[in-house]
Amino acid sequence: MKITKLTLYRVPPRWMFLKIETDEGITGWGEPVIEGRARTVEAAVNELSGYLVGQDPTRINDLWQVMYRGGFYRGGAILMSAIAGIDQALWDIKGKALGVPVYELLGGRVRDRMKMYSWVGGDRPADVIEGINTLREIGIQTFKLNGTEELGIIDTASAVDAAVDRIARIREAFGNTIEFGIDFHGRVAAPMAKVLLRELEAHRPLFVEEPVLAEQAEYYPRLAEYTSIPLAAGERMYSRFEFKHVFQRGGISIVQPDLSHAGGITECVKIAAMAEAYDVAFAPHCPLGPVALAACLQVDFVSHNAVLQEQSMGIHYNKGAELLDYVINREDFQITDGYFPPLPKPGLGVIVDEERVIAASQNPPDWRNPVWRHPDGSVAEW
Ligand SMILES: O=C(O)[C@H](O)[C@@H](O)[C@@H](O)[C@H](O)CO
Ligand SMILES: [Mg+2]
Repeated sequence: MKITKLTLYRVPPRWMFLKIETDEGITGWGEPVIEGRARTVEAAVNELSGYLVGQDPTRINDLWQVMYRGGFYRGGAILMSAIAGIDQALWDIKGKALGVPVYELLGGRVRDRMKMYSWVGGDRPADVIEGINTLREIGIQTFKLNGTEELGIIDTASAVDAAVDRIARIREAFGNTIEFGIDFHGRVAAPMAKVLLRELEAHRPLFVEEPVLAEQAEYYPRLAEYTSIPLAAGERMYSRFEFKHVFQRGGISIVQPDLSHAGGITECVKIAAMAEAYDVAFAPHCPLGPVALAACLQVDFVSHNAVLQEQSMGIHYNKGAELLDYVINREDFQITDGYFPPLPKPGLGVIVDEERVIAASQNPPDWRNPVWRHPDGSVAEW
């Protein structure tokens, strides 16, 4: 079998799908994208296609090494997202060619269902109580919300109180009948992370995510000494070569690589295995579309330390399209009591509605995250 063509589709809300065609009529789908830099990843995929057309798509490991090591400069958000989406599509092709889901190619399932969680509260986390109540009605019991709005490197007691009161209200309303992670989203600098973690301790969140920016990863072990709250990170780390420092230094209890940013299935299966050796949980980041989610689930079902799967249903970014709008086999993604079933179909297990993708790609948005500013006019982390 030979790869014949790569086609990219940027679509609402902020996703990009890649279709890889072969000379035997089998096609694979991937989701290479960096939210807010889709066009840059598009260019990177097009640059990498020169290594792929004419090649055997089933030699996934060799193609991955060529895409990664074939360039003198490597790694980072853009290149690893381009490789990720291509890698997903290659696994999709291989599974379809052999008639099995990718998790079968990876040694078979270690679990019967995969726990998921939903976002509540949006960018400026308001009405979280209402959001939780709505989602509990469909059996979801685990949630995530942003911990703060803009926060200064040193901020006020009232800003801290606003963040903590919101969490206190959740515990007041639901006790321990639900669980929730708090995403600091990189908005919190090291000095304030200590303050917030101390104040949040009593409310026992399931985890605090990105307690500081990934570029401040040396703080993870120091913050972990300071709190019993499990710390999570990984959406802005892009390969084993970044995660290895996190494992060696310690401090992170849950790693959250993104299957569309960290080199795809081939790389994230290895990151999950590294994490297991350090007794670190695996919870793939996935605020994206259905192909990215399907790739996550393929890795979740073969990873002993997979604990939670993020998905974008109802997320505050999904304006113009929802998680399953471009999917034909929506029934396979049915959530029951807060769990996903294993995807039964060959390959990634998602049947893409190509017509709808092509139509939606005619006038795609150029999504950008907002640029926030502090009261003094300086740029604030979003
Ligand atoms: O945990 C999450 O989902 C992420 O922090 C998410 O909010 C961001 O990755 C966002 O997609 C960036 O545009
Ligand atoms: Mg996050």
